[in-house]
Amino acid sequence: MATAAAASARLTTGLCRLATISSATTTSSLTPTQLRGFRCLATTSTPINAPRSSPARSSRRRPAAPLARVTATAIRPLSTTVPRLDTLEDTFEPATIERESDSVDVCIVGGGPAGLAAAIRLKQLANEAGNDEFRVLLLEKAGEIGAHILSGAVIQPTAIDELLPDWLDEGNESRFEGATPAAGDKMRFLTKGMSIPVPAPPQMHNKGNYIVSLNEFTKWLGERAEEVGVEVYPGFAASEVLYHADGSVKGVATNDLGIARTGKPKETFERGMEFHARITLFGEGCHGSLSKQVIKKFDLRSESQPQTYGLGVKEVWEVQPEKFKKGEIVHSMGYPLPYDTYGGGWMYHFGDNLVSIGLVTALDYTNPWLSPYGEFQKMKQHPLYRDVLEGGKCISYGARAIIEGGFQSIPKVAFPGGALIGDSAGFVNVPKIKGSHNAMKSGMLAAEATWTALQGSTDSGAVFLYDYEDFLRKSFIWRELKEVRNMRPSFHTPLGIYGGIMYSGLEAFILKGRVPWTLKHKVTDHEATKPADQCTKIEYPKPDGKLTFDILTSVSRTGTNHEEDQPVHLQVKDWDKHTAETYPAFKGLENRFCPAGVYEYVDDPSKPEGVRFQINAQNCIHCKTCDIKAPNQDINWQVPQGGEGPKYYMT
Ligand SMILES: Cc1cc2nc3c(=O)[nH]c(=O)nc-3n(C[C@H](O)[C@H](O)[C@H](O)COP(=O)(O)OP(=O)(O)OC[C@H]3O[C@@H](n4cnc5c(N)ncnc54)[C@H](O)[C@@H]3O)c2cc1C
Ligand code: SF4
Repeated sequence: MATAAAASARLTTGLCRLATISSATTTSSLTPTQLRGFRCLATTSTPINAPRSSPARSSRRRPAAPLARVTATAIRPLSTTVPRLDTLEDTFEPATIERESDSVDVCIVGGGPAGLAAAIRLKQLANEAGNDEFRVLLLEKAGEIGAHILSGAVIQPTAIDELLPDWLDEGNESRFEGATPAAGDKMRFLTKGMSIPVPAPPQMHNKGNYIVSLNEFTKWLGERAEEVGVEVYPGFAASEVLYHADGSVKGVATNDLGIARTGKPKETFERGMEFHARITLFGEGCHGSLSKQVIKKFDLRSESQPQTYGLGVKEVWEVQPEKFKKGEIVHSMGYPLPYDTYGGGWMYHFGDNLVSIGLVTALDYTNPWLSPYGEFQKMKQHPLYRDVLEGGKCISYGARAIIEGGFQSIPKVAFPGGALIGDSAGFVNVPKIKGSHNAMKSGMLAAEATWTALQGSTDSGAVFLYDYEDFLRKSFIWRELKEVRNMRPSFHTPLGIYGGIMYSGLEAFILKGRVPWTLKHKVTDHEATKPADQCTKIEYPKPDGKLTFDILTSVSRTGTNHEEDQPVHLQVKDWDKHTAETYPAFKGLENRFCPAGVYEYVDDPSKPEGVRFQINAQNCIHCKTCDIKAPNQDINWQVPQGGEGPKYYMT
């Protein structure tokens, strides 16, 4: 697998891409100065197709382009003897350079559980059929597979048992070693000082499940994908969907690298690359930036309800051995969240003295003074959590949005030339707080539908995965999501959490979804927020630096990094307009909903609102909350340069 480290070792490869601009139209559109710039850069580079160290890949066809993306941190300053691209004329337009392209059978966007399960299943089918020419290529924006994955996680092994039945076998040399068997469930309703035991609904029983770090598990899955012949490309952020003239999806393109904040190319400029495929599977996880576009383009939500989300904020602690109860799973509801805000906490004991602790806050909360990060810090001070953490050490932090809409929010998943898989479609079972098994299974079903469709397709026309939708309806994903469909929306009643708990209890223990009605999600998350002057202001206690932390200390534990001099990937067209439309009513809610301190309103008497909007994009941890919760939907989360973002550890 091409890691960011490998990318670093091959840092000149990216520059060399410029030398491969071979088409006459391409080169003829450049000025002599531009061409000189490219050639000089190219002469300092290693050959594009230099062999990679991975023996698993060496015998396969590969993209004609660099095999490892050059990350921002990996780029070496050029020697002063080399002409700099910033000497190029102001008129130089990166988009005028034609992109290199590579054609594969299936392109998968996103190396999470869904994308990797789809990729592995496809290659298993191809290998069983003796077709080693069948190319499956997977693009992942993180510098290393798994580095952007954040989850709980207690996993239900249904899908992995089917995909790689020997994944835990002692005799299997490449088994996954980080699985802690679940050993008992506790469910608690919290008040500020009390912890009241409540019966855990059957959906939350975890017998037979495993506690894992999902980012470790995903990394391991990436290695298994390489073993079966998937071409795995971390550090490649897909930024654009490509379409054929007939409107079907043709593939994706990765973004240009080395563009300055001003939009001009720098000396590190590297044009993006196109990946063409008969089928493109979008497995970008919750609220994917390209999935959002295809959902709109093909009107995939025409028959479903809007998607709703939560934000999970998480830490991993190394606790004192006497407080560690291997395999214990604790869930809580109630404190610290207000009664009208859905959500809950978790604490999982796994590995060697490790505890995963987190809080999910539903993003349809109404009070713009609320901070999911601040609520999480408060939760750790409750005796249920404090007693375990005190004396321990926080080793990791992260946050990620989670899909909550469930059955009624599943969009159409197939469209000409592609499909949505995993959280990109939205298969999380919210009462279970689990989505990884459904994400993997959906990827596997899409893979099987793709394989059948491509075997049966003799012409080069658009392929439509009718079977995928059909397979989904017949699968356990459909059955389990349908059964719990009314639980999450039942929390929308005026009784808030109390009404929801009562109705959900009835559904969980007696009705089990066998009712003729389907409750609706009342409003989208961004519409749910009330003006600040209609809500009680919330003051969060100052962090103590032992149990609770300020946001920048937490961000430093994510390892996140983005090169500063690049176009801001949190796209707000007009910052002053955004301020005028958002600040007076919501008094800086972006600062409170962002779990990484990216947004700020800085005092500025020269501005009509008395404040200036500021985006500290380097801190972003790719949770997608701003794109979901911005009240006027004027923040567009776009992929930054490939290889950037968090470098999560044990999340
Ligand atoms: C706080 C929290 C707690 C959870 N707890 C549990 C639990 O206990 N058990 C459980 O089973 N599930 C849990 N889930 C749900 C589970 O994590 C998800 O269902 C699962 O990770 C979805 O897998 P996925 O592959 O669809 O998406 P993801 O895991 O999100 O993976 C998507 C991948 O695609 C990459 N990507 C995105 N866009 C692009 C792009 N344009 N180009 C290239 N790469 C891209 C991302 O970097 C990422 O690596 C939890 C989720 C959260 C947020
Ligand atoms: S900027 Fe947006 S995506 Fe990035 S961490 Fe903040 S809320 Fe999440």
